[in-house]
This record gives sequence, C-alpha cells and structure tokens, in this order.
Amino acid sequence: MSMRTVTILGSTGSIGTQAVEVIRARPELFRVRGIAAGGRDLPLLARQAVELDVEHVVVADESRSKELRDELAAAATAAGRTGRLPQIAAGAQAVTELAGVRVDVVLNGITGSIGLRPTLAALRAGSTLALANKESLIVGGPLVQAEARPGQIVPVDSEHSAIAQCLRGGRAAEVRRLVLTASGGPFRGRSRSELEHVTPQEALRHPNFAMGTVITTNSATLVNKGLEVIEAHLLFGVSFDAIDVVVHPQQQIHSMVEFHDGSTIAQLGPPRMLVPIALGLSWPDRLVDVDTPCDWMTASTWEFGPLDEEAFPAVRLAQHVGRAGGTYPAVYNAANEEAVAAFHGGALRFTGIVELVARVVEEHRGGPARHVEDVLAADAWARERARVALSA
Ligand SMILES: NC(=O)C1=CN([C@@H]2O[C@H](COP(=O)(O)OP(=O)(O)OC[C@H]3O[C@@H](n4cnc5c(N)ncnc54)[C@H](OP(=O)(O)O)[C@@H]3O)[C@@H](O)[C@H]2O)C=CC1
Ligand SMILES: CC(=O)[C@@H](O)[C@H](O)COP(=O)(O)O
Ligand SMILES: [Mn+2]
Repeated sequence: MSMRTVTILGSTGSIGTQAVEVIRARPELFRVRGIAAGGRDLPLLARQAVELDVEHVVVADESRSKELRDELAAAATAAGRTGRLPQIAAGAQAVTELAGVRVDVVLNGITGSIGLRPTLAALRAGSTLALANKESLIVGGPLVQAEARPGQIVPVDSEHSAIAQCLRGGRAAEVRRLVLTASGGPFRGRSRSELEHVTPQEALRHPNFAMGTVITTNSATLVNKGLEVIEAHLLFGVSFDAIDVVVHPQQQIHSMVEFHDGSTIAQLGPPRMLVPIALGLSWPDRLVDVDTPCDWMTASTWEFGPLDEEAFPAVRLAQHVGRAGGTYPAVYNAANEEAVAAFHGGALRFTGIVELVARVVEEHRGGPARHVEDVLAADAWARERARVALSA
C-alpha cells in the first residue's frame, strides 16, 4: 500500500485514539493532515496535533479556540518543537470544512447525528469515508447513499466491518441473510422489571469494549443493535427480513453472512476495534500485525442465543422505523440521544429510554428525507418532543 493522507474526526475519542495508535506505529503508511474533536480534552487534542504534525486542528466548541491555541503552544514546547504550528479553526462549520478537504481517507469517529454534515462533506470531496459514526448513515439514509460512489464508504463498526470482510471479493448476489452478533450488554439475562432501577454507572460497564458514553449506553439498551440493523440494511442492500440478531456474549464472532447454498462465513477476532479501524484506513489491503488473533489452544466456550425482545424492545422498534424509512430513523436516533443524556443526567430511568424513543416515534408524522434540511428538521423536532415529554 502506498502512503495515504488521512483526516480524523473525533480524534480524542475511543475510535479516534485507537486510530492514532494504528497510525503512530506506521508512519511510512499514513500522513494525518487534520484532526477535530468536540473540546472536552484540549490538552490531548493539542498533543495529537503536535505529535502527528497536522496542518489543521479543529475544535467544535466555538468558544474554545483561544484555549486550544494556548494548549498547542504548550504541547509544542513540551515536545521541543519549534517552527510552524497547525492552523486552528473552531465551530461545527469548521469541522465540516475540514471533512471536505480532499484526502485519501476521512475517518469519521464523531458521536451522534452531528456527524451528518461532515459525512456528506467527505463524500462530496471524493475522499474514502471510514465510517464509525453510524448515526450519520442511519439518519441520512438515501441522502448519504446518493452521495457515495460504490465502495466509497468503508464500515468501521465491528459488525459491518466483519460483513464487509466476509463479502470481500464480491458474491453479494449469493447472500441469503446477514447475522449480526450482539453482546447483550451488561444487563443480558435480566427481565424488564429487573431493568427498572439499574444505574448509569452499571449501564456503562460494557462486558467487552471500552467505548464512549453514548454507544456504551446504547449497547445496554440494545439501541446500538437496532441502529446496526438499519446500518447493515443501508450498507449491504439486504432487506430487514433477512437481517437477524443473535446474542453472542463473548463477541469473538463479529458477524456472519449466510449464503444461498446454506453455507455461512463468519469473521472472528478478539473483541477489540484495532482491526476494523485499521481496515477502515487501509481498505482493501490488510496491515500487518494489527492485533493478536484468537487463541485456539486455551479451552473456552462461546454461547449463542436469541434476543429477549420483551426486555429489550429497541431492535424491533428500529426494524419498524427502518422499514418506514424517510425521516423515521432520524427521529429514532435523535430521541434516543436526548433520552440517553436525560438518563445520565438523572432525569430518566433506564427503561424510560426506549419508552421515550417509542413515544416520539409514535407521534411522528414522517416525510421524505430528500435534503439534509429534512433530516435536520426531523432531528430537531424529535429532540424537542423528547424534551417536552421529559419536562412533563
Ligand atoms: N468506540 C467504539 O469501539 C465504537 C464506536 N463506534 C461509533 O463511533 C463513533 C464514536 O464513538 P466513540 O469513539 O466511542 O465515542 P467517544 O465519545 O469516545 O468519542 C467521540 C469523539 O468525537 C468528538 N466530537 C464530539 N462532537 C464533535 C463534533 N461536533 N465535531 C468533531 N468532533 C466531535 C469527541 O470530542 P469531545 O470528547 O471533546 O466532545 C470525541 O473525540 C460513534 O458513532 C460510535 O457509535 C462504532 C463501533 C465501535
Ligand atoms: C465494537 C462495536 O462495534 C460496538 O458497536 C459493539 O458491537 C457493541 O456491542 P453490542 O452493542 O453488541 O453490545
Ligand atoms: Mn458495533
């Protein structure tokens, strides 16, 4: 593989820092041109900017640009760097502009539907989009698909990376079903009534992955799996009837493809994100020694089972909004983002998250999502409806 230029959006997060880890070990293969983050950890953002010697560094929080300038100067001094410092920009629009700078690969590791405009900008610029920010594809749906040429989006989400790996080399016409694996989250096996009073702290104890707060909470409610069903439908063009979810607590199998002759291909590896992230940056090539493989010589047991849809109704609701299409997936996602924030703020109990999403979806009179403004209006409407319901 020849050297690739890269932009990392969300560089200080779980996906972003692991992407830096992959890149740091291979300076001959990657040149990072720009990074962006929200603004919660400016010292880290500044250290990354200096270490990677980027040209552009962006903070989404408009009020933090002076602070970022000071942190950059401090990081440069600490690293003994003299000379040119990166250009600084601030605000959501600046993040989108950075995403729109043509590079070989834009890795979108932002959390939430706020990642939609950057996703569209990266696609319009013609860069390959390594997509961790599943929300932008789910809420944008056909809008995002229309901007992407075949192969321009490389999934980073582990299940979708697994499916893409199973399908490498074509044969999509022979696919019968996709099987997404789910950990079941920290509350797997609990009944609905046992979920009533679980705490935010407990919800953040994912059994296998260290991820950001929103996706970790979504794993606990199974909203993450609901979003991933819609993501799989959009990425691989498979109907909702042919996408299954199976609970596999060990998450050694990241997902599977069943073919029309009855054969199934699964992609395996320890539950870590380094390989999907590396593949996002290097697709279709594989980098060498990215992670340790499965250990077959130590006795272990892998379990599989059906999802308890009564305790965890989020997947069924996602299938419903996915089939409805238009602005419905944006409403599901936005109501969920609000509900998750309310849960962590102590204003909503755990089971109230999906109840609130269902209520807002039920109230919604959907429309087509032809323009980005349609999606953002539905997103804003759902957030407002959720806030009203929360304050009642
Ligand atoms: N972590 C994982 O293993 C996996 C994550 N994903 C998906 O990847 C995405 C990122 O997840 P994760 O890394 O866990 O989340 P984190 O919360 O750990 O990181 C999110 C990153 O995005 C930054 N950010 C937030 N808002 C903006 C903005 N407006 N512009 C630019 N940057 C912004 C954050 O900065 P700040 O903190 O300063 O706000 C942070 O750097 C999500 O969509 C998630 O669903 C998918 C599969 C696995
Ligand atoms: C690592 C990754 O891709 C996450 O989306 C992960 O899959 C979460 O696992 P569950 O949502 O199955 O708990
Ligand atoms: Mn996933």
